[in-house]
Amino acid sequence: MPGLNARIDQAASLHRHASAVVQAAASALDTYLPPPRTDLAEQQALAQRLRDAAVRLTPGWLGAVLDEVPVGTPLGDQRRPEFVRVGVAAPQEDAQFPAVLPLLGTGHLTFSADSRDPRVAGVLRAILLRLLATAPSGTLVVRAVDAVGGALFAPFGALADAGLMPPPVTDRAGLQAVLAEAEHWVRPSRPEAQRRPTARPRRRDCTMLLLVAALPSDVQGAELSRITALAQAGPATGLHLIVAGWPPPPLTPETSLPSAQAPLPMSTQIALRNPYALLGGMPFAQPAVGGGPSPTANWPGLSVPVRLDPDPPAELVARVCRELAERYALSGQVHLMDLLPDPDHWWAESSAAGMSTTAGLAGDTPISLVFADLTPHWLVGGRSGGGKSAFLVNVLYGLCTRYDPDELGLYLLDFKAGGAFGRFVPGAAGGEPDPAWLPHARVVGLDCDREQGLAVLQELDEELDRREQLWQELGVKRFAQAREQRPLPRLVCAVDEFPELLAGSDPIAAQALALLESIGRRGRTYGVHLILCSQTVRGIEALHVRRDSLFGQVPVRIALPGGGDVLEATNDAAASLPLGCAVVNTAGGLGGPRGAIRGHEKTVRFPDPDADAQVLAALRQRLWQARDPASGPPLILTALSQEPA
Ligand SMILES: Nc1ncnc2c1ncn2[C@@H]1O[C@H](COP(=O)(O)OP(=O)(O)OP(=O)(O)O)[C@@H](O)[C@H]1O
Repeated sequence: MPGLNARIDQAASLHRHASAVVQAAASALDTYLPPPRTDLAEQQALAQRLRDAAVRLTPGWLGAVLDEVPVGTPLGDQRRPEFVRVGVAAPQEDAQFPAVLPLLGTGHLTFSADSRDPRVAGVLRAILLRLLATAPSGTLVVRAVDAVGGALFAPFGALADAGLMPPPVTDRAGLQAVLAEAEHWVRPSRPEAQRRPTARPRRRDCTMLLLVAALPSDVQGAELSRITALAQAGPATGLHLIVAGWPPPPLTPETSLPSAQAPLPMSTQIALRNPYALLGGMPFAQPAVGGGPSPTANWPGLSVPVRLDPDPPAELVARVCRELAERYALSGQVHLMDLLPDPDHWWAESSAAGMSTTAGLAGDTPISLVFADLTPHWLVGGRSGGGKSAFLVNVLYGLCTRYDPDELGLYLLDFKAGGAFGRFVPGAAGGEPDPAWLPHARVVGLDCDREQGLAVLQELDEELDRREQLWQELGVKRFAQAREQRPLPRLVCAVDEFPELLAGSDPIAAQALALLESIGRRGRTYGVHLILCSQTVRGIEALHVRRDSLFGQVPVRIALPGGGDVLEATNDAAASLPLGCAVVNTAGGLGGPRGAIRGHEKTVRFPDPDADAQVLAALRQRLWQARDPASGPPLILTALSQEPA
């Protein structure tokens, strides 16, 4: 077989030769610099013009040399950052100019290496710092992916603590969750074909920045396609991407496909060479003027070596993040009095057509929630410590200051000790015995047991029977019509930890569910309303097959931190809510595109009512003093009160 051996040797030698050529070409490319131009004066004049343009395009933090930023430089420019500096372009040592790229409002940015290259890590932190320090407070929503451990974003930790930017996701599942959130963001509120042709695009106040410092090593073709689709749809809907390590290494047949290896649509591409970087790509295409070729159609990139900006000083990042967090906390501060009517107008409203109260503020706008025919009942979800009691107390004081006890009666049930309702019954305040109670309260269950809870629901159901009878006698169909002939209060029954009533498969659970369903179904007609609160609404045994029969009657959903399961499964609006915020949704938890203006859903800030003890004490006293002197305190139920004497 001498002929075959010779051919194998020849093939091996050819292979060695080819791989040597590839290596030589790669190192030649790395060290390749565009040849210096000879027209020096022209180059320097051009560099000066580019420096002037950079000053205009990237004022303040966007273009500053970060390790020279003076202490005390204020944050926030009250406008969206559109261009950002990424480094210094140096065609010659004496003709340098800032490398400035369009990003927000235009397109995306990719780096050929991921954040394991320290130059990429440094410039990513610099870009993020510039954008955060410039964007008006709360208008830049950042989601980060860092599959090499998340350390890159550690200096921005104060933002996570403040609820401004969640910690980065670090694996494939996290990447998928972040992509799903971004897909929500770009999804149109209704299909293009159904939109009125004249409807103008909706104004968006917020921009989402998806910053991928490093993709997970097990990333699949499906995720890469989703990133590409997001890049295509993003700029028109306020989503922008920075992806380091794009295209990813072609490790699998899927990730080797030409589509996965193509540049990201609408992106500027930064190719890492040694020691410089080169800028290419075309984030925006300018249309051709007068039939000629488009000025950007054949742009090959900037043939100038660029030195990427270094890591910003750690203390600068820490200061900016601390100030942003403080500013956010301050701008977010709401007081109980912001939710209440002017004291001259207490007890001034009629509940005949419905009852409304301010649930919180969205920006500076008070957001009202209503008990009425279309929104008869509310469901509130939130983890333990998520602020359910605080939200509930605000709502109850909001209602009780607007409507007098002839307009509104309250049944309050809590199945755990130390709940929110103790403040509504006579007791001790500040060490002194305090005889005051909330005059609207008829029954207050504190740490009550299930039998007591059931008895209260039975009483309400009987009240519904009585009202049903009355409606027949009066010949009316709705609460507002009955009110024209009879004085009658609306009744609100708030049940904290209501799954307690439905736990297990005993007769109490079955009866409680039947009663809640009955009140849920009939309450809208007869002015009896439920506020059901719980840490979770999943896994309630009694509801396994009858979930819709109860929750279908509850169009108002309020999700506090950790309470997203009161919303539709696909609605992730409550993901990463900070304490003091709630998503209020009046369409049974139905979602819609994130960031778009949704009529049926708002994120509100609400106060901790206990933050100002003096205000609270005065409020309680004033309501009590205003009661009808003939009225008595509420019936108080505790587990003890049922024990035999
Ligand atoms: N809007 C707010 N701003 C700041 N802190 C708040 C706010 N609301 C509640 N808190 C604080 O959060 C803590 C938990 O609040 P709250 O008791 O209302 O939660 P919860 O959901 O009722 O908890 P649990 O289910 O365990 O009773 C309290 O210390 C409260 O002071």
